[in-house]
Amino acid sequence: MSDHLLIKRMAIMGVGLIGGSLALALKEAGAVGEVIGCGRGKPNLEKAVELGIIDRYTRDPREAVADADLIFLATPVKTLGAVVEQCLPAIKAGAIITDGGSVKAEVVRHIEPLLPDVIHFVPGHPIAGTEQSGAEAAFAGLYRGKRCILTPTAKTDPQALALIEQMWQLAGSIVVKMPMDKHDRILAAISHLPHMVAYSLVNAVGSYDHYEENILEYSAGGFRDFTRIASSDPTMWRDIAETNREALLEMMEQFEVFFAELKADVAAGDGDKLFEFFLRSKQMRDAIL
Ligand SMILES: NC(=O)C1=CN([C@@H]2O[C@H](COP(=O)(O)OP(=O)(O)OC[C@H]3O[C@@H](n4cnc5c(N)ncnc54)[C@H](O)[C@@H]3O)[C@@H](O)[C@H]2O)C=CC1
Ligand SMILES: O=C(O)C(=O)Cc1ccc(O)cc1
Repeated sequence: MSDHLLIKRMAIMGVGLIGGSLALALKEAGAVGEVIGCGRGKPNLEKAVELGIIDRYTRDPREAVADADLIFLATPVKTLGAVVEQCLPAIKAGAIITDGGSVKAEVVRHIEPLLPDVIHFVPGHPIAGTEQSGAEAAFAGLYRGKRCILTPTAKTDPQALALIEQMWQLAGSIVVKMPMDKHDRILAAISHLPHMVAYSLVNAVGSYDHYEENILEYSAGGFRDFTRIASSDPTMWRDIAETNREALLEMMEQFEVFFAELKADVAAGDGDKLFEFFLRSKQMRDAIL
């Protein structure tokens, strides 16, 4: 195997959209030697081999990490710590563990204390994804041009951090570093709240039973665009809502304030206020495009 590879042997724990896409991107960049996949479902792992995402697989976490230089954790947030606990005895000294979990503080608090000084952990989160899951949803270009947030702590090894930064850059990402609490609040606002709103909207409209038919069948562009993310994996989102509880509640309350204001303006038939509300929102949204 070449000495020029950034990562000689990599273990992907959870070969779905996020883990699979990283493996494909690093393979495409010629940055990784062997990729070993680890998961629970045999059909998904076999599909991942067939699609060239991983070179081989095992369902034994210890076998997966044995002799791995880099371990990428890509299972639902609440399982990340348990996965490390399972494979820890087989991780070699000098190995780097990193993750792609959507919530950082709780994950870091679970994993960091488990590790001896010779095993490094770099917490991370690619801000890229879709509503699809599983190995079949993975694609090499997922991270291209997208931000990836790393949340190093006082314990993070600078060399390990530099390697993970380079890894994400080779996958096409723009790497940003910030404290984990800031990450969790920003993500609660720009990702977790929108998913909660989309899930609520589909429930609200889908449960409307005034007519004896499913009115969702009538939905067109706006409803479908807005609610695409409500097709996301329920296990993944349950874990996010549970582990980023405080920041998410703060944003849900913020949302309720604005929704209540809008409701009051609709109730009052106050056209000027409604116009102001929509205009302010349009200007803010247009500015991010
Ligand atoms: N889907 C998205 O758009 C994004 C997801 N993330 C985060 O990335 C992580 C992975 O998400 P996806 O790839 O979308 O999920 P996914 O469902 O596509 O893949 C996760 C894989 O992990 C496996 N798995 C679950 N529990 C396991 C366990 N205990 N041991 C071993 N394997 C296990 C599942 O069988 C599945 O194959 C999550 O932590 C999620 O919060 C981060 C950014 C975007
Ligand atoms: O599908 C979409 O548009 C997403 O919002 C994907 C996504 C989901 C979870 C994350 O932590 C980051 C990105």
